[in-house]
Amino acid sequence: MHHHHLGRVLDPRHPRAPAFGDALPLDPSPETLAFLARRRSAPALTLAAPAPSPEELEDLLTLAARVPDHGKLAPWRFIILEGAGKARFVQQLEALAAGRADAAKLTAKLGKLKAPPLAVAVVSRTVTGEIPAWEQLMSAGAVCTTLTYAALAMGYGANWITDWYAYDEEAKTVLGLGDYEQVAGYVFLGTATEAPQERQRPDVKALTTRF
Ligand SMILES: Cc1cc2nc3c(=O)[nH]c(=O)nc-3n(C[C@H](O)[C@H](O)[C@H](O)COP(=O)(O)O)c2cc1C
Repeated sequence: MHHHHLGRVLDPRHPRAPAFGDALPLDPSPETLAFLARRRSAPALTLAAPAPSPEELEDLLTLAARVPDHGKLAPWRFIILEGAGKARFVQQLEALAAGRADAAKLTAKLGKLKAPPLAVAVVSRTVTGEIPAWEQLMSAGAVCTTLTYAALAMGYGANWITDWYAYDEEAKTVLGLGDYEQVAGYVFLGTATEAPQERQRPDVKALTTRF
């Protein structure tokens, strides 16, 4: 494990990865609140090299895996798409798209996948049992959010995308998904070549009632 990247930005009083059973006192984190108040995803087409390094990516996935997870099932996994592997994935999707009636539209959509130097497919893998599938899916969504936010907090641009190749059965086979597996999201990562602009945000008061 490489700890130096994150170690530099974390409070040195606290080790980066707690050991099982460690007491974890809650310290207020005003910096985290300020980050959450202003963070914004970067459009996929603005993501360029450099991507997070392999060590940073390892840190990002470790942080992303620290999500609430009913039953501790870890009902998700990661597929890293980078370099030659990502190019091969794109080629196979282009071949798939070429055989479809709406080939031009599907091919155009691949632009967002091609631009960023790194993509992480967050794969939901639900198991049948006590924990409802709904909760396992939400945990996979939390992984996508946490991965996105952690990358942004590292100073990278990130964007959570699903596109046709997240849902298409043949595309899922190309990615190597099994039965009961679904793409929760492709998290595109890189360096934003332009600052994203604030988008419209919901009226939280209008969405909130008191019981
Ligand atoms: C599950 C999910 C799938 C998404 N898929 C797409 C997509 O296919 N194309 C797209 O342009 N945006 C998609 N988005 C939205 C992007 O994440 C978008 O950039 C988002 O609004 C950024 O919000 P933020 O700036 O608050 O992080 C998706 C969002 C979610 C949660």
